[in-house]
Amino acid sequence: MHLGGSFPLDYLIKVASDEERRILNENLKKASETVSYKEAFQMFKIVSQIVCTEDRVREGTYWLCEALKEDGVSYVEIRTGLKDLGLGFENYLKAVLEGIENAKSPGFKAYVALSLQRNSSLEIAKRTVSLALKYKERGVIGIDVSGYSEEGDIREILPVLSFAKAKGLGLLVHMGESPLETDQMVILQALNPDRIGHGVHLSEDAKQVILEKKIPVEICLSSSLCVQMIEKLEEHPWLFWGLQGHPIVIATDDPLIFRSPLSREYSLLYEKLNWPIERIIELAQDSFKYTLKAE
Ligand SMILES: CNc1ncnc2c1ncn2[C@@H]1O[C@H](COP(=O)(O)O)[C@@H](O)[C@H]1O
Repeated sequence: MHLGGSFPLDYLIKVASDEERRILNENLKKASETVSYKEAFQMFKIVSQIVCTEDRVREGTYWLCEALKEDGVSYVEIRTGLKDLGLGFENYLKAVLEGIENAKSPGFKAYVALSLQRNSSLEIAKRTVSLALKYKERGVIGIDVSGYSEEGDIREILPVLSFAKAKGLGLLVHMGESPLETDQMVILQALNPDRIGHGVHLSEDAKQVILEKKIPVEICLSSSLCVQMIEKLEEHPWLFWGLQGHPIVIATDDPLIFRSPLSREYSLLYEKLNWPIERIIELAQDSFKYTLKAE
């Protein structure tokens, strides 16, 4: 899940100004219908305007962890792109980690993956990886590549991502969000990611590599439907492969934006897709095998 798309709505409502609250509600209403893949990325701007200080990042992260516990989540990898909210990238990261530490409780584990985008500069990529390594002991476990995938190309930051992997950071890559991506094979061959996010619009070659190498795929049903990667839930290609035994994990992406906590994502499998309950339980148990942090 991405932090900026996951802060609890009641927390945002509490701290937002009247105008921000109005824009937030307007945006969420739009997202509850469907938005285009490109439009979806506008949603995060209003959240950043509201969560605009390190204190709010710390508090918002804390309340997110509390909401996750209430939803029955016991393990989460929270992704976020570093931001300078006035005190620099490192203090942003510390605020996220402190929010998690403040919510610490038995039976709940939360870790952080730092996000880059295909068009992140080399400079940002290097700073991100360097901070990820510095804070490994405090719970940063990997690097995520996400963002609007039709913009930018991974090749510029590839050496930094390889370095991160060589240093023991996990690598999570959103791929196949759009058929216009041109770097799918480059990513798979050069980086051998630990998990693939979405994987809806993959080239045939990329799909074959993922199947052969058994790279786990994160399925975010509500998100894929809302941003029109798929038109119906049953069209998600990795549901089929999951039933054939390919490693898949059910995930939420952005529960704030798509109004779908993890429990609802699982219930979609049962209620809308008629998966047998035994298979769903097995799926949930198996997903622990594909986490970045072995428990
Ligand atoms: C189809 N879903 C998605 N695809 C790709 N990237 C996504 C995403 N949902 C979220 N993000 C990425 O996460 C950022 C917000 O969290 P942070 O501000 O970093 O904490 C978004 O700006 C986007 O880059």
